[in-house]
Amino acid sequence: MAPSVQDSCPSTPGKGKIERSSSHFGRVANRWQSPGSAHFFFWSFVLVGFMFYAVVHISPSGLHFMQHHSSTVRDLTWGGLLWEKQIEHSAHLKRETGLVVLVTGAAGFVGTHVSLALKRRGDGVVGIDNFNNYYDPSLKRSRQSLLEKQGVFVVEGDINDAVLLERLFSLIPFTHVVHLAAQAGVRYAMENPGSYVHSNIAGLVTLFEACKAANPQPAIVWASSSSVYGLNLKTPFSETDRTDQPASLYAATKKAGEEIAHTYNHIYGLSITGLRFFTVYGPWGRPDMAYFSFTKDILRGKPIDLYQGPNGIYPARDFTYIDDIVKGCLGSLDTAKKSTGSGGAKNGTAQLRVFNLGNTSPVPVPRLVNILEKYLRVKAIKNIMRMPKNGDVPFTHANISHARSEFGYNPTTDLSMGLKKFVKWYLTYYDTPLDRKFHD
Ligand SMILES: O=C(O)[C@H]1O[C@H](OP(=O)(O)OP(=O)(O)OC[C@H]2O[C@@H](n3ccc(=O)[nH]c3=O)[C@H](O)[C@@H]2O)[C@H](O)[C@@H](O)[C@@H]1O
Repeated sequence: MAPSVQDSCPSTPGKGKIERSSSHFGRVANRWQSPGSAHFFFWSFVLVGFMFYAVVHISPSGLHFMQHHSSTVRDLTWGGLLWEKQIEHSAHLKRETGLVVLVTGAAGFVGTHVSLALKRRGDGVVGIDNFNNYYDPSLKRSRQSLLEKQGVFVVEGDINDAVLLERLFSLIPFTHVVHLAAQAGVRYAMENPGSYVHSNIAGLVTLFEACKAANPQPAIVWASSSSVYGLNLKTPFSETDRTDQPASLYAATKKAGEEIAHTYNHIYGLSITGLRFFTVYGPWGRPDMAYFSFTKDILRGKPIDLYQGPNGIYPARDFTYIDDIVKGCLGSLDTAKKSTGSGGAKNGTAQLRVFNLGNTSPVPVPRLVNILEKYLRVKAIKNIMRMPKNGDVPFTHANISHARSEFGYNPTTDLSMGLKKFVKWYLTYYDTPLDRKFHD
């Protein structure tokens, strides 16, 4: 009878492992003695070697693997020729006075739209995105395909990867960075607080460090949030209003980002513009946001939660259509002054700005639902409930006069028009036929 595993194992586990593994190697060595096996092993090694070479030199994901597994190999092969060529091609300018822009979070909602708009007008654009699974990554991959069709290459990587950022800045002299990579969402901060610190604080600092060290230093435009106004009751919200009462960790990390921006501007001369976005919506949007998840649930006949604040008052948001936000981003980029630092020190005062980018007309959430019902031709099943204490604020309302006077920001899409475009996109993207043909 064959000895049981128990029987054959010595009492010292470690020793047993060594013995077992050495007898395994003994068996392998014996096989080498047969000429047929020798051939097999030789060609296996050749094949594996070739595959290894191909992964490192051709595939960006292979490069990413290498980047995290061997700094020596990375120095020699990181990026490979094809990777670099794709980045250089993507950064290529099609107009004389164009910008060369690194867009972080390029496969995100706002990142995709901004990247496309820049590319369309002839700027050089390189994206970076970590394609995390906060929401359906296949939507991010679809956005990536859209970008690639328009000549925008998206580097797969994280803004916390200082070595990758340094490599990108040494490869391309970016004139501007649009920093949109972030952990978004107000309520998710209670579920996964660490992800907000990782992306919105640590990631921001890593990016600023890379920008500070870059030569030339780029000017930075980045996404702050209307949520920094927190419990502020003064309306409409102006950039000069207090922002020291964040209602969520998300808001607190965005507010911290604004303070960190001040520091990097002050010490290193980075030109930095923070944009306080007000509940951005539209085609290719974020599935975690209410207008998007409501659409999905209404179409499936599932109930939607409608939050109600004290005294039965529904929350209201200054919903802002994506095209208006893109115009605000481009306006900020075009009016951004150069950073003044070099070699880790500033040479003169640099620009530091904050702008509200809103729509200036808050809409109560039930009204948003009515508009969706009209376009979807389905009645929502509403589950009206007390607003959970998870970071929501009762209303937002932007005063946009600062952005208007600085770069002519002028939102033109109202919620009804914007949702119409969103629904049209949604039905096409998810291939959802409506009973009746889609029209107003
Ligand atoms: O502009 C901003 O600062 C923020 O806008 C949105 O945050 P939020 O306004 O909370 O957007 P949604 O999550 O889409 O919620 C919109 C409204 O619907 C309400 N809501 C949400 C979810 C739900 O199930 N029911 C419901 O009534 C919320 O209370 C809120 O008033 C984004 O998710 C944030 O990333 C962004 O920074």
